[in-house]
Amino acid sequence: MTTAFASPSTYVQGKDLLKTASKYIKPFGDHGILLTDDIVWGLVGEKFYNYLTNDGLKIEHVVFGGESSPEEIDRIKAIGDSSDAKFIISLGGGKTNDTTKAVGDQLKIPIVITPTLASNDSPCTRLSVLYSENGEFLKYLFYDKNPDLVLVDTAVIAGAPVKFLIDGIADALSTNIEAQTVARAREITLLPLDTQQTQAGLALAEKCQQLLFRYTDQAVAAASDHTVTPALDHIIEANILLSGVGAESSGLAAAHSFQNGLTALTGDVHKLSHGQKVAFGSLLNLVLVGASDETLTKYITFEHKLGLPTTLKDLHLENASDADLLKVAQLTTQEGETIHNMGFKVTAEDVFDGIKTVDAFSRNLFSN
Ligand SMILES: NC(=O)c1ccc[n+]([C@@H]2O[C@H](COP(=O)([O-])OP(=O)(O)OC[C@H]3O[C@@H](n4cnc5c(N)ncnc54)[C@H](O)[C@@H]3O)[C@@H](O)[C@H]2O)c1
Ligand SMILES: [Zn+2]
Repeated sequence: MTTAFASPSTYVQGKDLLKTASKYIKPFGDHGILLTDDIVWGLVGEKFYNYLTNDGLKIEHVVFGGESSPEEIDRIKAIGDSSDAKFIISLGGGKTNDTTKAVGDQLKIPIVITPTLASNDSPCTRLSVLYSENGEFLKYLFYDKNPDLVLVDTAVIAGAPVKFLIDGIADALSTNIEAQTVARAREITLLPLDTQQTQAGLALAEKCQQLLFRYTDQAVAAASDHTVTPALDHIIEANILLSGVGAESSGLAAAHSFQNGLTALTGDVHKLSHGQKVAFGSLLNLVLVGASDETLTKYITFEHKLGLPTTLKDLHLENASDADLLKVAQLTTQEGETIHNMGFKVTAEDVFDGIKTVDAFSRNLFSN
């Protein structure tokens, strides 16, 4: 058995961290790119740019176009090439992070991720999700290392609408469910190394879940009020560090395959975030591994309280036909999907039955 663990080289988290961030960046060189979209520029980007340049760094601000597409990556790479950038900083959400990782990988320069949302686990992983310029999923790009530096300013994250934090909690909740599934199956992880879990990777997934069950209510209260508390610190760490490194080094299973399977359908389901779709996928994963009523109730109750989807109606699929749900199940189980990491054969019919069961169980739970 060969096992592997990977993580960003350095992870720093703190309130108002962006006001003291230059000491972490300066070892990479004296000039680089800052990638932000216009919204983030208005919120914190311009202030961050002014701080860095006043502190002696030469920063080129590049406006992110909004999609992590091959064209956008090529455009920004050309800018980095012509200015001989020594590092690239992402300031924004998952799409800005993913684009920055791709550009940094191609230019072979250090990558600094400063997430402004805790909406998913993109900051710490060594992969990007690529889309066409029109937003259709294209592929995953895997790299040979994780970002060099991740700087998380908790005050900035607390300033964002709370729905983004809840998306990240849903994504983080899937981490341990899938990690335990992969552990039982002794299957490979998400690292592009064809390796199995270390105990370290699994421990981070378990810690991630422990923090979510202990501190989510307080953290959501703090983020709703745009304040920073120790509970919010813990949940931000769970969403960004523990979920990212935990998922990557412990592997994925049915929850994330289900979110990919939903692309078989058109309609309002696509208005839902990654975390919202994964939330239902986590419940499906639990049903497929034969979780007890008590366990399923615990997760459904947790998600329901946060307003996350636990029924087909919540996924805007109350009118989906059985044929449509079977299409989702077929795509969920297509070759190459992580649902085949479960240690037993999972067919489209199994997934179809599992989806129906989650829906009925959840409806029964809340009709009582
Ligand atoms: N690489 C990975 O490991 C990985 C993991 C999970 C998801 N993803 C990818 O992440 C992307 C989704 O990321 P996302 O949910 O962060 O969305 P996003 O990057 O599209 O950002 C959402 C919006 O929020 C705005 N925004 C950013 N910070 C803000 C703030 N502080 N306050 C208010 N608004 C703010 C942005 O301007 C943007 O308009 C998807 O493309 C998904 O595939 C990647
Ligand atoms: Zn995810």
